[in-house]
Amino acid sequence: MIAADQPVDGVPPSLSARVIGSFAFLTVKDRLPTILTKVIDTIHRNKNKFLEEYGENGIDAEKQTISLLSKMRNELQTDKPILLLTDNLQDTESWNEYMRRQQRLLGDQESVSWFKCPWLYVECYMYRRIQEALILNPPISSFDVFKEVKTQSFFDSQKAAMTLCTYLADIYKNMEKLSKDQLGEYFNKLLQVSLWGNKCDLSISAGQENSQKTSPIDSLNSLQAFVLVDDSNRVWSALSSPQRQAGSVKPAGARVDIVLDNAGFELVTDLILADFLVSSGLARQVHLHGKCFPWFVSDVTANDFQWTIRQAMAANHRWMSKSGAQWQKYVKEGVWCYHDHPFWTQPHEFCDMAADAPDLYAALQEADLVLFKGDLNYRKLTGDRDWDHTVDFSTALRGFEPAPLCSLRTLKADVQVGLQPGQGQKLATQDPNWMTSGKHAVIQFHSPKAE
Ligand SMILES: O=P(O)(O)OC[C@@]1(O)O[C@H](CO)[C@@H](O)[C@@H]1O
Ligand SMILES: [Mn+2]
Repeated sequence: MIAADQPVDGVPPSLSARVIGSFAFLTVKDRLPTILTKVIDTIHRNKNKFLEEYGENGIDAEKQTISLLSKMRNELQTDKPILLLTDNLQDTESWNEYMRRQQRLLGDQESVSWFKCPWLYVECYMYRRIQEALILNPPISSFDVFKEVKTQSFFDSQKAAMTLCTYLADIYKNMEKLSKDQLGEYFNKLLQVSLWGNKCDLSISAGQENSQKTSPIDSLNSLQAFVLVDDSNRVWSALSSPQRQAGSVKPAGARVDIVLDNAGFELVTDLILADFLVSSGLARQVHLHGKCFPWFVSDVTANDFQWTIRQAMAANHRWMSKSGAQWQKYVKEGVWCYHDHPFWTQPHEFCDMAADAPDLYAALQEADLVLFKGDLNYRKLTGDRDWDHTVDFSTALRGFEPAPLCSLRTLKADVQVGLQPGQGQKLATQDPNWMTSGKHAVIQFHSPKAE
């Protein structure tokens, strides 16, 4: 048995709610029950909708689902053992094997429970149990409990979204005359817009309104000081001169993969970036990776992706509707490809991907650049471990390097690597919550060693 709070082979322990007063502890104790209560309320508020659509079966399903979720909330609040999943989905066995793996690590002295296991695992597990509760009640299995808050976040950020579409149209007016450096400057701006779009995350706000109210372009200069690691130049060189194997027959233009995070405004910033990458000729193809069921309140599902493009097309705004039509065309032509591999809605650290999802790892190896959006992806890239802040990003990745990759992340969890000596201490004196407030960000790059 390995003591849960000791490093193993130089790898520090997983962040856990076992540490009283930690951000993980406060999340499991307070934020997750709040989110769960809002899910229960949302299902209850849609009772009449279920009655109209499914008759008495809808009422029974609503009642049963709420009962399962209330039972889970009690397990969570009283630190009960984590239960095996029973819904026989494609990933059920993988989840149950992961639970057994956690139990083996703990040994037989303690049960794997909500407060006594890695925070990453238990937070992901809660969203998978919400999915189980719905799956076990067929008439309402496809109900997205977070749809209302995701669509509201989109509508609340309309003005900022329209500003971005207008900005993009202005760039396109002179696209042919732009020098490589000018192209690089625009890329940097849109990369930062996508980075700060990550502040609009409804999990950290536990579902409270969290939309973009100010101009996303005008605020970039004032936000620059809050970027703690800025590898944007390395990202630009990976994109503008992709490493080609000797004798490679790859066509011109990069393949860029974007591992998406939140729907709403953040997704608009990602689609704007993806549009620029293709329209500028920098990318020949963009692969976008979403979640296969509702996840961490605001994460993108296939429905959200399609809905957002349709909303843009239908916008009463010349440049937004033009952008929407262009995005629809990219999808139809296969220039943009949307995927939702089950691995993204599992609890695994990304260093496990090659072993646990070799097909996905191989797909990412086809990319010239992979952009990982958001905080949860950063936690998985670094294994959600209690690293010293000055540990190299490449060390924390522990061999996860399918392609040149970059994390675009606003800090909302207390894991951060790749800082300069003293940088973390200085930040802590300025703001004790610097790692979890969402005010700071990183553009953190890693490229596999050249072969
Ligand atoms: O991945 P995102 O959307 O940027 O953030 C996910 C998040 O809100 O959820 C967890 C806290 O509940 C943290 O990982 C982070 O704060
Ligand atoms: Mn998210």
